[in-house]
Amino acid sequence: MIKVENISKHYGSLQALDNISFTITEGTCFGLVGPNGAGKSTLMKILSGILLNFDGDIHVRDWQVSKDRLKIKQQIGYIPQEICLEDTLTARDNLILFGNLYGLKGKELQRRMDEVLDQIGLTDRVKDKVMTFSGGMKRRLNIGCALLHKPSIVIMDEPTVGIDPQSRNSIFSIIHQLKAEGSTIIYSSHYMEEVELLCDSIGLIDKGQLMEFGRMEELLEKYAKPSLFIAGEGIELEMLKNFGEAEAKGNGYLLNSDEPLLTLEKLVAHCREHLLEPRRLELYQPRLEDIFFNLTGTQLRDA
Ligand SMILES: Nc1ncnc2c1ncn2[C@@H]1O[C@H](COP(=O)(O)OP(=O)(O)OP(=O)(O)O)[C@@H](O)[C@H]1O
Repeated sequence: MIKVENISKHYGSLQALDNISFTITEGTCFGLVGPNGAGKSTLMKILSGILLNFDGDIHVRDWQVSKDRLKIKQQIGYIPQEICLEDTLTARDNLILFGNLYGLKGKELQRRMDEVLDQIGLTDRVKDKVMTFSGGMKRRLNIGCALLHKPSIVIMDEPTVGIDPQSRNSIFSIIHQLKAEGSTIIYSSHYMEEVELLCDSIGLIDKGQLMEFGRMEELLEKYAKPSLFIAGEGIELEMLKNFGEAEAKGNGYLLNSDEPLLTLEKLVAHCREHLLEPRRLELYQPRLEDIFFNLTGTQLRDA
């Protein structure tokens, strides 16, 4: 278990984190989701043992970060949001540099370098200088550097920002592989789709506060009931309000109802009777984005 207990963090007068608590089961992938400036990186740095000055405590298994920081750090591979590599060195030399920092040497280091290079798909570029790499390749190498000491907890802070789709998919494969090997992944992002795809449980964070925490299905069940989406000529908000709670969404309307299928039938009958031909009429399965909107009143993308 990784137990985060009452974490608060101030930068001067700014409260970046406000009394955050949650628990992560080991061997699962936890997603920390929130808009820019929500406090994700601050929490990731605290979890990684990089940021030391904070209130609260973190427990990893039987250790406490306030007492056993070094033991916990040995279990952690931290991939920061900013790429942290030496551009003028080759991929190999960067890996050696990081491996040495983790206390790896000789044959053991070589073996782990070979494994990691295979994992991040950069074996054929090992002798090239990092300055010749694309953003996605640098990101993958950065991940590789953090995996050399085989950490059981991998913390990734927005690893897919600004990279090409191929590298993005490659990072997803790395995460799936790490999960299959039993690692715990802590993954922050403001891309809801990624978190939905990868994570078993999530924490929604906004303005330094944990708005919600739980398993994905639990949160969807709790906040985002299926509804209907309808769009087309002659389809108007006032008319839809006769069938349930209606609101504008995109180029159409969402109609919330406790019995969406029954409402669908009634709507179809209404449209037939009034010769309306909706361009789209479908069941809308809510997403994480909708949960965030329900909780904060803001769209994550615009927040
Ligand atoms: N070293 C610092 N000194 C002062 N303020 C900081 C510092 N680091 C972060 N902040 C502030 O703390 C708040 C939370 O920042 P943080 O980087 O943790 O958010 P975030 O959710 O990771 O955002 P992003 O997605 O943009 O990286 C922001 O208001 C930010 O400006």
